[in-house]
Amino acid sequence: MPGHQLAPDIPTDVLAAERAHLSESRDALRAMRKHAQSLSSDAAGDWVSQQILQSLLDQRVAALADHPDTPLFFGRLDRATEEELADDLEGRLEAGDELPATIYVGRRHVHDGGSRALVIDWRAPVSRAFYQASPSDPMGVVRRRRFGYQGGDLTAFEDEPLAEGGELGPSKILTQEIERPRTGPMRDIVATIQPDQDEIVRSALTQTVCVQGAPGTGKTAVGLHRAAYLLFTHREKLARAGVMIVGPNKAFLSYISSVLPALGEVKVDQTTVAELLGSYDAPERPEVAAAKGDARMAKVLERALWLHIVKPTEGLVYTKGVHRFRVADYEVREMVASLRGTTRYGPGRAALAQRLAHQVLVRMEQRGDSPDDRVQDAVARSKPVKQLVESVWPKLTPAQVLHRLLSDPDFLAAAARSDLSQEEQELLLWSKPHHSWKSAKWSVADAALLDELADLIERTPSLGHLVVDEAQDLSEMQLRALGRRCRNGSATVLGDLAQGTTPWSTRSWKSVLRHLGQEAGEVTELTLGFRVPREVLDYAAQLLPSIAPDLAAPRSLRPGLGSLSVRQDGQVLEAVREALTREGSIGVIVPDSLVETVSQELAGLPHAVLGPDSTEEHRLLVIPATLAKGLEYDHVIVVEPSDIVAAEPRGLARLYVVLTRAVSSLTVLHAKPLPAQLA
Ligand SMILES: Nc1ncnc2c1ncn2[C@@H]1O[C@H](COP(=O)(O)OP(=O)(O)OP(=O)(O)O)[C@@H](O)[C@H]1O
Repeated sequence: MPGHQLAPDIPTDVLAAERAHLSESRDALRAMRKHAQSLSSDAAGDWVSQQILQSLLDQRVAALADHPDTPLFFGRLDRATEEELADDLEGRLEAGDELPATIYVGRRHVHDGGSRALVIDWRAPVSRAFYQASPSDPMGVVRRRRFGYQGGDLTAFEDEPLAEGGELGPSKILTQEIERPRTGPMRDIVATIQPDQDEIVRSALTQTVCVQGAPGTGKTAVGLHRAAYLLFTHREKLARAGVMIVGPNKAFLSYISSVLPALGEVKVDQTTVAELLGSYDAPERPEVAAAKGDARMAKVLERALWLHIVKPTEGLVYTKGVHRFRVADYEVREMVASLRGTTRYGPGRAALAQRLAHQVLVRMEQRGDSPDDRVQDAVARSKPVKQLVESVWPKLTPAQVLHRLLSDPDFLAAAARSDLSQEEQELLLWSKPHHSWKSAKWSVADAALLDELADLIERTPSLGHLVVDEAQDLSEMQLRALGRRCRNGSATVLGDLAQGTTPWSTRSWKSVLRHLGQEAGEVTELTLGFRVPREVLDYAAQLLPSIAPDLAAPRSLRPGLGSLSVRQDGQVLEAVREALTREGSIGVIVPDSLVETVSQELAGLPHAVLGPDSTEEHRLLVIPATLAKGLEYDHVIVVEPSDIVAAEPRGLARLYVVLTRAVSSLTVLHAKPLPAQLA
């Protein structure tokens, strides 16, 4: 079996040659940057074009920066020569392209003055073999070389012969990368993307992909790399249409915020559902939130909006000078009827004004006048037309409609028809209605309803691609809201059914895709965990039969023997002091109600408390259990699991999330009995 060869078993002259290539590539990148800096925006015709061109040039210069600590290339492919192709009787090697036989794969393209490619972007089609080639399908590659770095220095490499059949052993460089202690924000994984992850990253722009994966299988990493891949492959289209990453909260966004810039992509919006739909936080009972999150609300809202249209009983009288022009009531009724249901509410209103004005113009022409189009606009804006439109098709805001719906039982009943039961309607109505829509306090669930109404009034613009993380936590109505934002594009949907902690957490990805409006989306699974040691993952997986019985137990790449410690009556301070003697970040995850207490217990040690909007970095953090989702720490100390479970209806799922944040060690401290599943 051909194994890996890792320097220093390899002759040092080979290492020296690779270092020489690195240094040549760095020089070439410097020259490219110098050239970009020398370009002037003066050529642009006017001031505005000049500013646009200058900003593009600035971006190009920034993208060509050489970060000394970041490897410029991390892989090399030696591709089959003409003779090797001819000798390959089994037809496993593919004929090549115009590129050199040896290519280096890195974060960006680098070429010398003569346009010789020194480094090829990892997203280019030819780089695919770096991630996908195997002895059974070498994809034209004879040998794959992976490079190891310390800081920016190339210190090691590892060869994988691909043209000799057999199997490859585990990659030491991959293992080292995964074991590297975590400090600060999330890193890119561009050097070690695995074949199944690469399939997702490189799926077509038109394809919506939905990834189910156990904790730490790289879903977030894959979503971010897919965004970078799509931006590279469809630069122009997506620069226009836009790409957006939607995550659960700001602390999570801050954690992932450096990945795309490190990959050279700075123009991607990273946001939360709350930021997108409105940061409302009025408290609400879970069952009310769940009722409001149900997709049946879409029909109710649609009816509620259109119920505001009043059957016209009067016609229009428009006076010009001594003349009066009339549009009869039945004509107005016909106009309203023909517009209703064929346009959105807002444009329908504008169209009604125009149709009324048009009819007035017809009357004027019948009288012998010859008014032009400007007269039609003036009539449409005139007082009598405005008054009639307002009385028949009133101007509305989403808040007005929702306020009425949640405070007026008869109106709710009329809008709900048989779509909501009596009990559901009672659940929805405010127990103490707010005086006016202006003073109403909206909840998280209301935000999605307001957004639905806003779209029924005016169309929401669509982006080119949306990456939605922790999607299992979104309600059907929130999914509809996100679906509107990728209506003309596609999405990458990431999540884990076992980590659903909201009152409306989904149990099926097919249903998520349906509510997102991306039914043709493909559901796929990542099964190998890169974060959590096996011992810890097996411990946490005892909760799975209770929270997601249909999911298979997660697998971990890393055995992590001795990584788990469960201590009855153990002290936080002592556990933290122990962790501080080791390398890497420390997360003390506690029931939300104990944040203050635990922070005081640690008063003697420099630490920070993670809040929903936190962006600060600290080696030692106290984290409320409800904010731990998506994050990871080298050493995790979980305090009082049974309180975490008791704090919310889906507390066991919350505990599963909390127990799966550890990269190196997990210490569980409890004074109360552990939940039965863990006991
Ligand atoms: N191919 C890879 N090479 C190296 N590291 C990887 C790879 N894939 C994932 N990782 C690392 O594993 C860790 C977990 O990845 P990530 O946060 O993307 O997982 P996740 O599936 O989103 O987890 P969760 O469900 O808990 O949010 C991260 O540190 C990530 O960098």
